[in-house]
Amino acid sequence: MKRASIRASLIIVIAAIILGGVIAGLLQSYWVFLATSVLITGVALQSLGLVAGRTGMIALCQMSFAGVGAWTVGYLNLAEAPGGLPVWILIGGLAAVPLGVAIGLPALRLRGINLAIVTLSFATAFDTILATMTYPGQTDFLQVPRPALFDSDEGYFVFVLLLYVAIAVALEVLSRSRLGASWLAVRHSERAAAAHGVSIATAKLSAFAISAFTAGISGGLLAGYLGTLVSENFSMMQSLSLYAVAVMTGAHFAEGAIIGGLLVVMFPEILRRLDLPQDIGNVLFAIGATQALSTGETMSETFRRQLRRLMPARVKAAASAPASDLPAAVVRPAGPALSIEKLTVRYGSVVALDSVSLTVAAGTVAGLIGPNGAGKSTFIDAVAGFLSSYEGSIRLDGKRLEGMPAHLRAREGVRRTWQTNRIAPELTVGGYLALAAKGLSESETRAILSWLDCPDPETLVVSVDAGTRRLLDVAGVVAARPAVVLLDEPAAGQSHEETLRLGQRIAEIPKLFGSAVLLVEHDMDLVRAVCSEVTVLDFGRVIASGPPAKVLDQGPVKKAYLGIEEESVAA
Ligand SMILES: Nc1ncnc2c1ncn2[C@@H]1O[C@H](COP(=O)(O)OP(=O)(O)OP(=O)(O)O)[C@@H](O)[C@H]1O
Repeated sequence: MKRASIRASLIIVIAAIILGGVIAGLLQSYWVFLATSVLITGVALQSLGLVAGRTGMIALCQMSFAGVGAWTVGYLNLAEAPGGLPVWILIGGLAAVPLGVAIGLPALRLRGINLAIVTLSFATAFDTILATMTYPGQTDFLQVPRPALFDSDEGYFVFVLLLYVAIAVALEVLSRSRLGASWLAVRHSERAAAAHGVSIATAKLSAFAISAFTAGISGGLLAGYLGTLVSENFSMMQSLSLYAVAVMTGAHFAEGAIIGGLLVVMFPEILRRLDLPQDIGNVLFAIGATQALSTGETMSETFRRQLRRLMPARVKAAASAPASDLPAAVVRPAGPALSIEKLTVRYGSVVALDSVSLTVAAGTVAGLIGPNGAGKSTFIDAVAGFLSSYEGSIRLDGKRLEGMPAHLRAREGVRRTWQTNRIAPELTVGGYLALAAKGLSESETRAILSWLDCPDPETLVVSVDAGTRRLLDVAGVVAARPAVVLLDEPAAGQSHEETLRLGQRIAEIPKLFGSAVLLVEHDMDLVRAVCSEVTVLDFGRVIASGPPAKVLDQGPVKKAYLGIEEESVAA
């Protein structure tokens, strides 16, 4: 386990021991009973936080997953299955997983409002099914027995707290793994995630599966808490209200789930004592969710921002490590690493690329230049697998890439950067590199970051300036040591000195990492300095190619690129 995961897990455990001790030891039974409900709601909110907060998908049927968990526990109790509540809860969680995956399948194609409609429809259908049946044991008033050790209200509180902490720690550790980083990356930009070889399907389905499992556990815990259940406990309205609270509080943070649990449990309690209608709570949750969505900041994020202001983190130095710690270069045979033949791309009637042929030899840095709108980004999109169709052929180390989606091309050895930065700001710098390249050691991570003057691995991307994020983008692609890296204007936004230094680094990529480079740039000094070959595009056609010294001084190139007429060039 990484150091940061251990630290975060320790904070959760210590906070739980202190709070749990105070609640179970000092409060009256009634308040302990309510606190247990807060924790169970907190578990359900954590499950929602994973799918909605971390992965950015709208899921409006979370209580249906909880209902499956609770139903399973009731059934196992009725069947007098061995193992008792802890085992039944686990089975209840597992029973919700296939349903989670089934609901996750539409999420592979749908986003936003369309996904909301699908998940809401499922919750409605689940409501209808529940209305026609009773929960196992409901008619006989058969109580779900609690574990003997945790039978009292205080004991059950401790039991639920233990499970809450176990889930919070597991999610914390997962969120710092490559899978967790892929959830955040997918939430931020599916295309950028795919460019690192992340399967969007795996990321989304795993989020739904783990989320359903956790929600199923919350349902099982509720069965032990209440003894018997009715269908209203898992209604569509409960799912909607839970989603509003998750959005408002930021349920993907451990404290957000607890604050949400407190609001869900205590609000109705306060309203009841004030003799006010309970529905007011839902209205306030909806207003809170709207506020969070419009400001783009949940309660937890506001809390964390204020905390950072009060206790500013130590400024993280740039990563430092010797170049000898860089991962060993991949040795590749000489010859063409990337060969493109007669590549044609059309956007409706616009011909963005017209029969473009280009070769990037292994061990070299080649340039692709042209005025705005010449087709350079389209070329990168086509090679990296981000276009649904094109004509011509693209070969990597002799292997045709046609029909291969972006994430498989990335795994095959084509990595790209983007003109606009697409790194998920919630990641740490080290977490981003772990997402970009599997299996990097800590010293290798530091060495790559240090080589490109990037910050310490523990630094949050959100606190990294835009220029450095572009370098981090380059660090990500080279860390994977692919056959070819496609750099899309990496020097944009860099000062002259920074561009010079970046140029030195780009020139070193083939030797240090074994990757050939195709550099798309507007900075001609940089192109002259690092490229051995350059291809010039204009209106989607190749108008010149060859060594920069020869190509860049040609009249048509100057005319196309710099807007200088041939006569004035001749003069
Ligand atoms: N999604 C799209 N739909 C329609 N036309 C597009 C699309 N993307 C690009 N184009 C058009 O294709 C042509 C090539 O655009 P492209 O972005 O590849 O050029 P570029 O050389 O990368 O430009 P820049 O240097 O400004 O990034 C332009 O005429 C552009 O308007």
